[in-house]
Amino acid sequence: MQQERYSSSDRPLDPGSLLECDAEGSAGRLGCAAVDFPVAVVLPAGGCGERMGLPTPKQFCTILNRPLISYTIQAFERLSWIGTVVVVVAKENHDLMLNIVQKFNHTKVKVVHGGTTRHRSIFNGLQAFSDTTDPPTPKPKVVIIHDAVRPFVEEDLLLKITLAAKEQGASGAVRPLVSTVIATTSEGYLDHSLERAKYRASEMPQGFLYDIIFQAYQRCSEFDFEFGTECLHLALQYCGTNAKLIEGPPTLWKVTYKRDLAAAEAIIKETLSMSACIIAGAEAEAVDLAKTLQKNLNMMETDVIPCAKESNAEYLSKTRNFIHISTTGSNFSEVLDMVKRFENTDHARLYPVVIVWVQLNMTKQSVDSQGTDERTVFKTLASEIVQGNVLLYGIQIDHSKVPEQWERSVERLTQITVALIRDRNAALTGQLLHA
Ligand SMILES: Nc1ccn([C@@H]2O[C@H](COP(=O)(O)OP(=O)(O)OP(=O)(O)O)[C@@H](O)[C@H]2O)c(=O)n1
Ligand SMILES: O=C(CO)[C@H](O)[C@H](O)COP(=O)(O)O
Repeated sequence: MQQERYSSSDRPLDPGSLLECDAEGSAGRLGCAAVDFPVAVVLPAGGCGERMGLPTPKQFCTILNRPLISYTIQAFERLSWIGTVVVVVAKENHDLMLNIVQKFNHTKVKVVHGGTTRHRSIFNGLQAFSDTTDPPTPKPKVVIIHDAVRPFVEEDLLLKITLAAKEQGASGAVRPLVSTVIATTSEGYLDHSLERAKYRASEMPQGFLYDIIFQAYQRCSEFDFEFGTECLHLALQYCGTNAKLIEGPPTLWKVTYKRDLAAAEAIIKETLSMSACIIAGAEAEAVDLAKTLQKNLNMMETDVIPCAKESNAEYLSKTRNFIHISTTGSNFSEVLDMVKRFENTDHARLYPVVIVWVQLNMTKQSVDSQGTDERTVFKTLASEIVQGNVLLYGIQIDHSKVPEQWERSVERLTQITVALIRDRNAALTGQLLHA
């Protein structure tokens, strides 16, 4: 079932699950009902990302103005049935992590210091529940361990992992192997190869009864701490607990190389581009254009609303893409109001909001010869609000009575709009394009 959901694409199917505080969504309601015991999370983030080859450890690399680790934290924090999220970082990154927690308003995070290997970092994270800090962090029944550099983890999988961990003591996500695993001789020759279909790649998240994994770490050897890579193995070897394995989606992969950052950015952008809200005003031509655009943007789930007032708050909070159509002569104040609303509601804190201001020119004059004042206001506003993560672009379109000409313009308008929404390019804000 899990495979079917993801087979056609490498991005999460439901944008809400990636983007929103979804505690009231369907899986959210299910989660609250099914998980009636304390669950906490340990996110090891104490590595230096050698394979990435960048001076900044990969968990702190930014995607759309936000460090990767913040996406991972948010994937857990948005779920009401999850309690404390312990983030384990190297000592020298402690302040950086606290700044991230503050800037992105993470509310469930406790930061602790890591060790020289992933296993040591995880053990430090687990100890956070038994230390005597003030206020104390209550020991959970189940603890989920998840790499900080795997930002796309969905609630349905977390639920399965958590419930299986409660029943079996340990559980982990697996994926089919992409390549065959072989053993080599010390001289660099093939020793033997494994039958690919029989093996799985062990991924994250993994879930454990807290007492089991804590005990396993207390009992494991220095060799395990230094060279081990598998928490499920520790639970088996030191506590005799066989983990239940659950097939996860391809989006679970671990950001490891530079190309993975580009892939993560593409997934986030694609997911953000799945919906839009068109604000059309009351003029017949603007409403007609809005409806045509809605039809043309068939990849996106779009709502058309008359204005961005309080009564439409529900539509405005559903998406981070807005297409505001105004006819020449109508002023810019609604766009300004919308920007203020986003500031007040903090709508752009986690993801950049795109506003495409479509100026529908109903006069015979070319738009270029009109209102430099309005254009200056537009450009100034765009350069101010980009700091607050709101990206404002403008597209001018001349209304034409010649059907072919009008169709061509609307087609161009659609293409430019889609490109602006997909790219979310801060360098292009304040540009007035012509469809
Ligand atoms: N001493 C360590 C080493 C790794 N990790 C964390 O464990 C996760 C998975 O490890 P990996 O992908 O190997 O990260 P790095 O060790 O940073 O990468 P590399 O192996 O390329 O150096 C990462 O979130 C990483 O920050 C950790 O908490 N403490
Ligand atoms: O593979 C894993 C599970 O078994 C872990 O997710 C982990 O990423 C391994 O880390 P490393 O690459 O540092 O060994």
